[in-house]
Amino acid sequence: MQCLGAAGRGSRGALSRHGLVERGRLGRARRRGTGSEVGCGGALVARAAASGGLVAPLIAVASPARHPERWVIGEVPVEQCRGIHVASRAFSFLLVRRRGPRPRGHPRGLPGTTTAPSPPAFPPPRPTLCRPAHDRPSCVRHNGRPVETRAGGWVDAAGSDDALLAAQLRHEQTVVDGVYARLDDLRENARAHLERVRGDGSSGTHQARSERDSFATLYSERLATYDAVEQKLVFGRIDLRPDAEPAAREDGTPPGGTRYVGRIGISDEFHSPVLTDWRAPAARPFYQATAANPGGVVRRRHLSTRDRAVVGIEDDVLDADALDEDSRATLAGEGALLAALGEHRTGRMHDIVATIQAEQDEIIRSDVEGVLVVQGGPGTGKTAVALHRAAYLLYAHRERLARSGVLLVGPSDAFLRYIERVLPALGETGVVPTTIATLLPDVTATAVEEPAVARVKGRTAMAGVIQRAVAARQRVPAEVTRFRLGSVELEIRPDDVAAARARARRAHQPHNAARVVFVRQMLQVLARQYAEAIGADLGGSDLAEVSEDLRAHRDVRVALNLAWMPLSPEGLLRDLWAKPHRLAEVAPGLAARDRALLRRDPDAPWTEADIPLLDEAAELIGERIDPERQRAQLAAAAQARDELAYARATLRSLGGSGEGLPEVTAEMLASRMAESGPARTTAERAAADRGWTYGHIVVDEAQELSPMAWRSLLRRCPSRSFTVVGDTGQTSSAAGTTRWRDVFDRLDRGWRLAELTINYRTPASVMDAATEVLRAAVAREGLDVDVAPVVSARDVEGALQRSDDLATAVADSRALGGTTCVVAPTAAVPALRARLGAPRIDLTQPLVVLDPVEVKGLEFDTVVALDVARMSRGDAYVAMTRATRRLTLVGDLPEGLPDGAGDGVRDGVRDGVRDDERDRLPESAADGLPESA
Ligand SMILES: Nc1ncnc2c1ncn2[C@@H]1O[C@H](COP(=O)(O)OP(=O)(O)OP(=O)(O)O)[C@@H](O)[C@H]1O
Repeated sequence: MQCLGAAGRGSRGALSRHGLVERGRLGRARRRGTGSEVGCGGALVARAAASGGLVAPLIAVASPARHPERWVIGEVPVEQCRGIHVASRAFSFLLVRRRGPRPRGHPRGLPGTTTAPSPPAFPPPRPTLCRPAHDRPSCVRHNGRPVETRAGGWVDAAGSDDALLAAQLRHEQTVVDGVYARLDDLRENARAHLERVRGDGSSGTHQARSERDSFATLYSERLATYDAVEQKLVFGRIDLRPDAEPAAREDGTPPGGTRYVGRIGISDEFHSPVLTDWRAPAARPFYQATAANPGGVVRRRHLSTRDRAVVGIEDDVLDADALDEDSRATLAGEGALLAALGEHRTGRMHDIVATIQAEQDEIIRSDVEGVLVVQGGPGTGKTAVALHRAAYLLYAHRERLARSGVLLVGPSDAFLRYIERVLPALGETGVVPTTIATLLPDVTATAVEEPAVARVKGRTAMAGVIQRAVAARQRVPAEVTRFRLGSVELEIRPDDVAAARARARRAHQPHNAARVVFVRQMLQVLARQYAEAIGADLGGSDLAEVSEDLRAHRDVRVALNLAWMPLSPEGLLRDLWAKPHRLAEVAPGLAARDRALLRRDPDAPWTEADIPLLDEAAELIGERIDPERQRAQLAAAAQARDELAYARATLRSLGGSGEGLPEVTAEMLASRMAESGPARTTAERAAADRGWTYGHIVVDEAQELSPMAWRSLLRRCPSRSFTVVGDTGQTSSAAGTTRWRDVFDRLDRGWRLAELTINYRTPASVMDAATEVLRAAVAREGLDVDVAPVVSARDVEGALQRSDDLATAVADSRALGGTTCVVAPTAAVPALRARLGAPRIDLTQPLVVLDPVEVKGLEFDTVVALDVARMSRGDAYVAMTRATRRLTLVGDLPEGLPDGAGDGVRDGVRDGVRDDERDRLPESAADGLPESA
């Protein structure tokens, strides 16, 4: 038997003649030609598989007495290299290639000293591999190698290799069972609290009822979180070296211990951590450790679970010292990643918490301050990273963000539905999702804007237009208005109006609030005029009485309203769009052609492009002032102060908050108590409040936002804490951007750029073709856009197809199972929906028909793209990069498509499904084929 490679702690050592392995001696062993070769994780597995080798576990145990500082592999001769113990509290994997007959028996080994139960001894390897996992529902994977199981137990069919694996899995199952048991306890606890709070009834003082409501909400949220993390609660494990850096031991795990990583942090009843939250600093090595920089991690283990059962494990063994550069580059737990990428899509995005890659993790944990722009090609995980970053920031900056909230801006409602389960599954419900179209609580944008109009409405210059439009409603009359108060004739003089207007403007308040100042000033002027007219020196209450009489006078009301009319954003904008002379007055810089584009009937529905303009107007106009409401607001502020003091006292008397969940602060509790009616969460309150300012804003598909939309978002986050993800290659909105610097260079506090480079969605052959099509379009349009190549993580045979017949292409795509999307130019979509029997945008259905705007940010197993040549540059690129398995181009092909792309991969899609594919057709392949097929 020849050693192909030892990894993990053991790989720091080398096999000696007696199988003794010591740290730092592997190089010598290699030079001596023992045949040792180092690799690790999936890379080793792949190499071993290629060379007919086997993966065999290497038991790692401590040798505290004799060699505290050295790693020792047991006393088994190299020729019988099968059971080796290493001075580590972890165990690892060794790749072996058999030369002679396999020795029998088990090695000797010292007992493990991990806090978890000891791993089992090393059995002889079994060469038989079972069929691919996807063919067998009960098949599980171990180090990328599928292993047979049957429901409820492990099959130890042909050799004890599986027995060892089964024992490993049982060991992990024990740990996972323990974590779930603790979760059940916590859930029960929260439920009991909730029942008790609810059982207290609705009697008592207002404060007592508020308090009960607040705690009921808190416990309900807690229960919701426990339920949301039920699936894949535990997904990782890291084994640390005894001399691991302090950073790797922040949770109090003893040096060299084993740490399990999962969706939330959970401690046992003695407050010892049993599960580390993936966002905690202590979990960082799970994502960041590489062969080049293991950060104290001996081994990273990915646990696959189905419901509460552990169904697979996969290890990356990290030992930088013993690896050459090539081996380092291939480390990443690719087995778990590739398994995740190969799964059928369901129409709902899943979290990637178990397989976050190092470059993604860097971004997720990047500093909360400032504007972080993440540029990445299609499928590079921008959405996934943005969502995980939101969850991370809510965890790491709980106190600040739980109060102020996080806003998540996506491109469409369909997209928001697609991602809606990701954050709850990460234990976070405090994010407010929105599109630009739904940004304002009281306005709904239902119409679609023409690109040319959207471009005009999106320009920053429109801010000036709105500003002038508001200012134009603060008018000085050309002539004096005369009226009588009783027997006294009074005058509303232009000079007085101008002075009052100047004074009101100096107050720097929104139009409606400043109107209060204007009116008060004018009433004072008129009351003094009256006093002078009657020759009396009116003081205090007399003056107030005259003011009230003036306020009620019809002529005064008309004149002052004409001078300073109360406004609404909708009224202002409708007026502007419907009355060309008004627009011309306030938009002298706009070309007549552009002004003509803006013309609308007063009752025309709002479009997405109107929303930032309405928001801009709302900012300048402010709320309508209602004196009753003003009084109520002052009273509410006083009550809030009382409630904060009471909440502090309540929390002190209750002690700490729940397990694995964020601390509840007095401010959070008080803000809930302050609400009348059912207690609302921060997210609910923020969503209902146009003027809410958020602690952080995440923007996805950010390249589509117009400058005016950016102004709306920047206003909502004065602290300028943004995560902006997008791809300037995918820009399809006429008002969007193709260069981030055009958007962000004008920010006074600057911005920083991060890039994602690996496409985890699109097969390489499809991605390459899409890149060529984009390049051709960029060249054709003479754009200053650098189209960087996007590297796909994988390829799928036959991924790019062409067809002359839509119905056949759809049928063949559906036959591959999973989800299929037909993407077509917008005008063709309604007819196609009817023809293909897919009337609704329901992403969980096996077939949907979408236009390029609707498909933005989404992905499907198979995509049929119709008439890509008729789509815009960005639309074509988006449409071509949505499929995880197959893209079929039908109709007019785009310029730049490489010669032969989609040709000859198989005998032509027109002929139907390949025979070997036919064998694997899912039952759903027989469902509702298009009528025309
Ligand atoms: N580390 C990862 N582990 C597993 N899956 C991943 C990982 N990173 C990304 N993915 C998967 O890759 C796919 C593409 O990710 P995502 O939608 O976030 O990309 P994107 O950059 O936003 O794409 P686009 O800009 O084209 O909309 C998703 O299915 C996502 O779950």
